[in-house]
Parts: sequence; C-alpha cells; structure tokens
Amino acid sequence: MLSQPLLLLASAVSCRRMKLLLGITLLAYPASAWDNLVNMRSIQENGELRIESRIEESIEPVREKIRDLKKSFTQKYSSVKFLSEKDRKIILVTGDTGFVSSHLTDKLMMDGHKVTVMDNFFKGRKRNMEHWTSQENFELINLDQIYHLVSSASPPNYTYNPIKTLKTNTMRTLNMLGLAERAGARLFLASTSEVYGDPEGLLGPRKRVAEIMCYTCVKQKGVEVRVARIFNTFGPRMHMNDDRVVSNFILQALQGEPLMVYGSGSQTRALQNTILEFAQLIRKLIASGSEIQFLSEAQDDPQRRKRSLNKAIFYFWKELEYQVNNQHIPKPKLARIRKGWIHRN
Ligand SMILES: O=C(O)[C@H]1O[C@H](OP(=O)(O)OP(=O)(O)OC[C@H]2O[C@@H](n3ccc(=O)[nH]c3=O)[C@H](O)[C@@H]2O)[C@H](O)[C@@H](O)[C@@H]1O
Repeated sequence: MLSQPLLLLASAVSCRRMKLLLGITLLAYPASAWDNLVNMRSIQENGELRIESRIEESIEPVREKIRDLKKSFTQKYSSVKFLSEKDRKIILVTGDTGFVSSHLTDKLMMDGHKVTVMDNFFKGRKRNMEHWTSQENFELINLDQIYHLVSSASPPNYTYNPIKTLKTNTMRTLNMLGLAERAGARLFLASTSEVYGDPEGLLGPRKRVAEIMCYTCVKQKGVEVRVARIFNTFGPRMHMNDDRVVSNFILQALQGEPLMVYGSGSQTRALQNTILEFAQLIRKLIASGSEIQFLSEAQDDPQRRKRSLNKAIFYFWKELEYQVNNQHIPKPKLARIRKGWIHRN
C-alpha cells in the first residue's frame, strides 16, 4: 500500500522536474538565440568594416589622382618647369591632339621642353591642346601643304657627299610622303632639269627616283602630289660659291676676271640662247672689261636644254579654263573683251 503513494510522489517530483527543465530550456533557448544573433551581427559588422576599409584603401590612390587632376585643371598647366637652353629639347610630336600623344605633350611641356605638334585633327581634338596654346614653348601645326625643296641644286653641294645626296633625295622624300599621307597634306617636290641629263649623274637620277616615289604614293595611297622640274634658277640670296653659270659669270665680271666658258659655249640653257651669248650679255650689263676664256668641255654637260614657252602657255591656258569652268565664275563676254573693257593677257 505504501508503494502506491511513493510512486505517485516520485512521478509528481519527476513531473515538476520535467516542468522545471522544460521551463529552463524554454528560457535558455531564446537567450542563446539572442546571443547568437548578437554574435553574428558583430561578426557581420566586423566583416563589413574590414571590406569597407579595404575598399577605402584601394580607392584612395584613385581619389588622389582625381584631386591632382582637378588641381591641374585649375592650374591650366601654367607652372611649367624652367629649363636652360642647353637642357631644353626642341621636340616634334605628330598626331598630338589624340589621346596618348596629348598626354605625352603635357608631360614634355611640364618638363620645360619646346614642343611643336602636328596634326590634321582627323581623330584628335584641338580642345585636347587648348590649355597650351598661349604657352610660348608650344606650337601647333595643322598641315595643308608640304614644299619638299630638299637637296641643293648647287654642284659643289651635291657632289661633296654623294651618299648624302642619295639619302636626302630618297629616304627624306619617302619620310615626307609618309607625313603628307598622315597629315592629309599636298606635297610639292622640287625636281630638276637634270632628270633629262646624264643617267649616271649625281643628282638627276636621284631626283627621278624621288619623283617615282611621289607618283607611287599618288597611285597607292592617294597622296596629293605636285612635281616641278626646275630649270637653272638664279636670283638674290644665291650663294657666292653656288658654282652655277649665272653667279659664276656675274662674280667673274664684277672682279674683272675672265669669264670661264666650258667647251665652245654653244650649249644652250633655258636662261639664254647659248652660254657664250650669255657670257657676252653679262659682260655688257656689268660693263666689265673681263675677257671670255674657253676651257675644256665639262664632263657629261648636256648640250641642249632650252625653254619652250609655247607648251607652258598652252597648259596654263587649259588649266585656267578648267578652273574658271569649275568655279562657275562668269566668263567675260567676247564683246566686252573686244571693246577693251576686259583685258585678255
Ligand atoms: O639649276 C639647274 O637646273 C641645274 O643647274 C646645274 O646644271 P646645269 O644646267 O649644267 O647648270 P650650270 O652649272 O649653271 O651650267 C650651265 C652651262 O654653263 C656652263 N658653265 C657653267 C659654269 C661656268 O663657270 N661656266 C660655264 O660655261 C656649263 O658647262 C653648262 O653648259 C646643276 O648641276 C643642276 O644640279 C641643277 O639642277
């Protein structure tokens, strides 16, 4: 009989314990969950902080660059370094208003050099260079035309160093053609009457190669080219030692020395009928008492090279007509020309 109440008591006790245990568990769970939550938050926050600081670290140099850039924009690059003439280089940059080249120019200018830039503004922009335009070390060239008057026609000049003459006429012509192509500019080549002369000569054949280079670039690259074969030019600023016939005879006549005619003097040039006649003319014009002396014939001396203005007039007339027709300039009426109101020269 005793065991019954004991059992009941025991079960009552364990029931209370269970309840107690259950109560404690119920209380402990939310507490630990809260704790976990708090922990997780702090881990997350720590992580976020670390990420943020890393981002900050990597962004800082970019920010610095932006600050520098802003500063440089407000400075307008006015504070270029001063370089003495010895250290200051004269630099040519082509394609300058483009992206890379415009930054290179900034660097060179800031370092104090004298920079000339050349561009046809095909891809670049003038705006990229505007901040330099008032700076005295800076020059911007936009090319439309190149006059390639390379290689002197003076015999002592081009015979002095034949390899230099060869290089000047060939390599420099190619370089200039490349520049003309790049800049979209028209190139004028000063060729010579010598291309009609001796095929072994020192100047003529080299100039002929230069001409061929020009025509090849016209065909293959569409470069606009003009070639003029210049005949026996002379005039003020010609060098005393040029050693061509005009300056030689004038100097000899002025100094009262004999005028030296090579060969018989029957050879012709564009400037006079014969060289002998030319010597006589100079002597008369200068009123010189100089004699005329005949020396042996010069080597490979072309005997006949004379002007024919008829052909030149014909081509100029055709060209003028073409230009008038294409520009829609009203042609003068024939009656007005006849009356003498408009002169047709
Ligand atoms: O300007 C030109 O077109 C050319 O002039 C000269 O070629 P050349 O035509 O022979 O011209 P000069 O040297 O002035 O001679 C002209 C003629 O006068 C003669 N001459 C020249 C000089 C002199 O003192 N005496 C003389 O009788 C020459 O024998 C030649 O027949 C140059 O050699 C070429 O490079 C140049 O392209």
